[in-house]
Amino acid sequence: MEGYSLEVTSKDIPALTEATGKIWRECPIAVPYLPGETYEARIAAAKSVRELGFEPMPHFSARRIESREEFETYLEGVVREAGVERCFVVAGDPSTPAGPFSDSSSLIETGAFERAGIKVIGVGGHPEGHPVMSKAECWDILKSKCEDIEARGMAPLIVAQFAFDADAMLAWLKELRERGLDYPVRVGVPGPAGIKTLARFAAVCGVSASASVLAKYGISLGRLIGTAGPDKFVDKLVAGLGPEHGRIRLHFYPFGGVSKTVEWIENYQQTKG
Ligand SMILES: NC(=O)C1=CN([C@@H]2O[C@H](COP(=O)(O)OP(=O)(O)OC[C@H]3O[C@@H](n4cnc5c(N)ncnc54)[C@H](O)[C@@H]3O)[C@@H](O)[C@H]2O)C=CC1
Ligand SMILES: Nc1nc(=O)c2c([nH]1)NC[C@@H]1CN(c3ccc(C(=O)NC(CCC(=O)O)C(=O)O)cc3)CN21
Repeated sequence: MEGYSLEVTSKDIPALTEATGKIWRECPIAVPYLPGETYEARIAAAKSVRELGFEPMPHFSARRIESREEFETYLEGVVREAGVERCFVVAGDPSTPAGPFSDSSSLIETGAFERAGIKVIGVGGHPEGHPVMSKAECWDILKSKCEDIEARGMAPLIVAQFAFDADAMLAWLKELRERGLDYPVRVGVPGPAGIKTLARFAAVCGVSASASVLAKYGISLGRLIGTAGPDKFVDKLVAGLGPEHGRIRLHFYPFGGVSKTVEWIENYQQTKG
């Protein structure tokens, strides 16, 4: 649990405020780039995260950004208002880009991040592959993004998509290290949530949630009501981690349940260390 990070939407800021005392100071908090939000709301969310004593890490969703001006205005806004030094750059789900940026690299290549004083750039990792990229392309693109970030004088960070299958996550980490990608990695962990909510997010995010994967996670398809936490997933991950997996920390996706996630983390720390 040490050094964990969280993902909190702008709508979850009140819940984050309430849970502040239970979260470690300077915890990196990613703020996803949701459709339909104003830039003012996105900047205000990053600012609140900073004011609460955490490290804001706003998402930049390339395919949702309409123009270079919009991109740079937003970047300058979060730097000025929230002292942002870390950003997460991702393609985003729209099948057609809304503007000139079709992928993460096109944002990185503008040079705007290093000019704005950004120190760390997070990029997405795909432990279960990606709908439009082959496995080989996933690895090549990940490597070239990380190398480009380093060449620009910033530090790359790989933030993995969440998964329900700890074995798949461990296998992906091992392959990542075998391919010489020695960057820090954050493993995506679903927060405790209603089973229907988990299934909905899995579908939207392209994460496998077959009956056999869910069974490993501790969800039986015969009992679709109630909530499920990542206990088995984290137990299995921790038990399976070795030097071949390199340096990793956890990144929690609370899916709207910030207080439940923070309580789960506290409880896990107290009972399992
Ligand atoms: N929000 C999150 O925490 C995470 C989100 N993701 C999702 O993974 C996907 C890929 O992201 P990146 O690794 O940043 O890819 P990327 O920006 O490095 O792009 C890699 C290649 O895939 C193509 N591509 C990416 N998304 C596409 C889409 N929606 N439709 C058609 N072509 C697409 C790009 O044009 C490019 O050729 C995105 O849809 C993203 O939303 C992945 C991990 C974490
Ligand atoms: N492919 C992909 N696309 C994404 O957008 C995405 C990922 N992966 N991986 C995980 C993160 C988590 N994301 C999100 C997106 C929305 C909420 C959220 O709370 N949305 C609501 C509630 C909707 C609901 O419960 O269905 C909202 O009010 O906006 C949380 C996390 C986006 N993320």
